[in-house]
Amino acid sequence: MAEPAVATMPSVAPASVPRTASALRVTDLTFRYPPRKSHTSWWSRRTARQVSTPVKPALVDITLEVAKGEFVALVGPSGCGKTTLLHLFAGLLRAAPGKVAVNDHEPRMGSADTSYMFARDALLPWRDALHNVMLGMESTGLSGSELEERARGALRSVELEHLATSHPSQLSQGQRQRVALARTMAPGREILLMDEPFAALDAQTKLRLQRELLQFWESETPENRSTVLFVTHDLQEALLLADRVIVMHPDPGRIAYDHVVDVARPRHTRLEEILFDDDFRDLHHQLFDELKEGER
Ligand SMILES: Nc1ncnc2c1ncn2[C@@H]1O[C@H](COP(=O)(O)OP(=O)(O)OP(=O)(O)O)[C@@H](O)[C@H]1O
Repeated sequence: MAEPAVATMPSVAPASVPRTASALRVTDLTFRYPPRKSHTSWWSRRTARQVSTPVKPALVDITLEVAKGEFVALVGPSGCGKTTLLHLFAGLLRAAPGKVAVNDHEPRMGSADTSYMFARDALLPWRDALHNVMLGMESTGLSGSELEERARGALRSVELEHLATSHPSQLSQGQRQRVALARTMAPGREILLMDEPFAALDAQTKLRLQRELLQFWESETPENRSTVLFVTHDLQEALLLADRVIVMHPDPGRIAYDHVVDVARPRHTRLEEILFDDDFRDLHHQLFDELKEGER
């Protein structure tokens, strides 16, 4: 009998113990955005006195560790705090000291350890594909020819080397996102924070980019792989890509489940096979129910 593509997948709630040293860590975090100021009366408007509206926390009691080289997906309904968590790791938002750590340090915006990839490609329109990919590495101290060689290699990996001199306006949405993927992967950063990077793509193009991302990532030995925190609304995508899938619930945003996805790697050569595996589908159903649970 053929080996199932998906082996046992224990579920633990809320957070599991990391395998090795952690790259990303949150400890018992409750996070509120600063209150919006609102004028409440004619008198307060006149005197420019402002009253703070109480703010519900965006995240409560979050404890999470992502081990070095681990690929973790965050799923959950809109508003459950996925992007907030990513922004805290990227240093775009600040938590109380000691609550959030990247490589055991307070997160820093623009850190050389971290790459951030958005749902929309965010390419510079005046640069061609090659120079957009090079942009991600310009602060690395590589020479011009090294930069170009690396950028070409990254474009080759997403099968777009022939469009190196095309500008974003000459590329399809899928091609632009592939250039953005090459730009994210090319510098070989230690930590990749990816916020729904394939959400705007059709199913076929999405599968292609998932394969290309895995190919990039799985081509490194496990100890040299980047740590990935990947936000998505797509359960199938989360299960295909990640070592662990964390299910968040909203109101307030919290971690509800933490699943180990025990599918052997490399996966990029057999994504379709994994998709049609019965155990994979069962796990997909289970997570679907867990997501719905959060909507009640
Ligand atoms: N800049 C902000 N100021 C105040 N509240 C915010 C801000 N950004 C997000 N929020 C609130 O924080 C909560 C979490 O938002 P966040 O964007 O992190 O959720 P999400 O899970 O990423 O949602 P989506 O899947 O729709 O992107 C929401 O209630 C949202 O309204």
